[in-house]
Amino acid sequence: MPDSNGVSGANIRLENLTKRYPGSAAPAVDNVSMDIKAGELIVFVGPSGCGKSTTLKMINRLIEPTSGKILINDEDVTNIDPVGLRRKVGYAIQSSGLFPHMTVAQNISLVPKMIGWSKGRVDARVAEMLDLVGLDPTEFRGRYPRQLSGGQQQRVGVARALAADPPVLLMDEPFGAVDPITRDHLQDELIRLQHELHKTIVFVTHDFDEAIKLGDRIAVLRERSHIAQFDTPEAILTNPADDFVSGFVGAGAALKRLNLTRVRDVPVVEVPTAGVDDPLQSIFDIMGSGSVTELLLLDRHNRPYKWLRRGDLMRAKGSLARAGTLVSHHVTDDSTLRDALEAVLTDSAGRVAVTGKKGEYLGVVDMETLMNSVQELLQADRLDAIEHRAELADAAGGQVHREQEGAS
Ligand SMILES: Nc1ncnc2c1ncn2[C@@H]1O[C@H](COP(=O)(O)OP(=O)(O)OP(=O)(O)O)[C@@H](O)[C@H]1O
Repeated sequence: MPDSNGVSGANIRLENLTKRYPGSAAPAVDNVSMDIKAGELIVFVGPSGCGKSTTLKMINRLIEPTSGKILINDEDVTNIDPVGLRRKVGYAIQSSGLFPHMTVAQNISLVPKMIGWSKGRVDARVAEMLDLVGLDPTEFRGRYPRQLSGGQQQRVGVARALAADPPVLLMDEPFGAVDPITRDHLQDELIRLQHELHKTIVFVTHDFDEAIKLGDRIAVLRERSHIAQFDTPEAILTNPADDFVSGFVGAGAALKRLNLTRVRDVPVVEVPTAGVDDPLQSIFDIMGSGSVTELLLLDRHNRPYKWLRRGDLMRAKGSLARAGTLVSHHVTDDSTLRDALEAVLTDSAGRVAVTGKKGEYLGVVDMETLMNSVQELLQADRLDAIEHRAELADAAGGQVHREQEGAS
């Protein structure tokens, strides 16, 4: 359960963690130290073979460290028995890792059973977890993994990892094997889940876009898991520590920045609206008033239905049934600005309707809103980066001062 601050995760501390595989000249992970706060979603991102998975798997001791320590809530994980560790740390991997000869329910109940939950409690938990990841329990609990799509298997993999309510969740490229659209959905789902659950999540990917979308903080790793930069996505995008990180960020930092902001965080534009049942005359009256050349017709549930232009009304001949252009796409207030930009660019009139949770109309985003927002965001990031650098310089100055005092 989340505490009063809404946090249910645990702190994780890696201390001088090293892994040397037998027969390898160089360590795969070399002296890595890192502090992860309870409730944070941390992404390890870096090139193939840099040691991301090895570092991750040492946290739940699937791989034993050669030296160094891992502390979860200040407890050394080497002192926790394997069953206790499964209770504390959930684990989800690429291609879901489900056991093919077990049903969905059996897969999800593995750890709860292992730690001795009663049958009733396990059954209820399976249903709760399936609900949580958006699968209907009656339909899915008896299926075998081969009877599920890739995306559904991944959802069950996440449900299984969360079943015993562990404070820590490790995810090793969990969405690596699904198509880009499903991947996008699963990422959105994970963001939603994390808003609800506040676990401490360590997520491995080699996809930088995935890292910025998901991470509260990102650890950009280079060879042997050396940390090139460990900071917020905003700071990494606007202030990469060195050429290695810049190379990883790649081109288009401003576009990537759009992935970090949601439509609900920017001002939407109001456009004139009318309801489908409004008398035609009142719609004529709105259109007749000065500068209004277009209005948005809403259906009976207040959802965007059609765009109506002045010319459409002229041709309407007493009925709106055939007039106007159906609203073919819209974004929600949860969509990223990048999704909104995509929608605005593909819309012939350069604007898109924004809807809320139930599809209700909230406003419109157009090119001007997007451009203004991006300018403001980048400006704010730059100021943050300058402030951050000043703080670091102050801290370093203080350290030198203390050392000098110590020496004297
Ligand atoms: N069991 C093993 N025995 C020997 N070497 C290994 C073993 N597992 C991994 N390695 C080596 O350790 C290094 C780090 O591997 P690791 O799988 O942690 O990297 P990664 O960053 O997760 O890579 P990827 O993104 O390709 O999955 C690699 O050079 C790899 O070849």
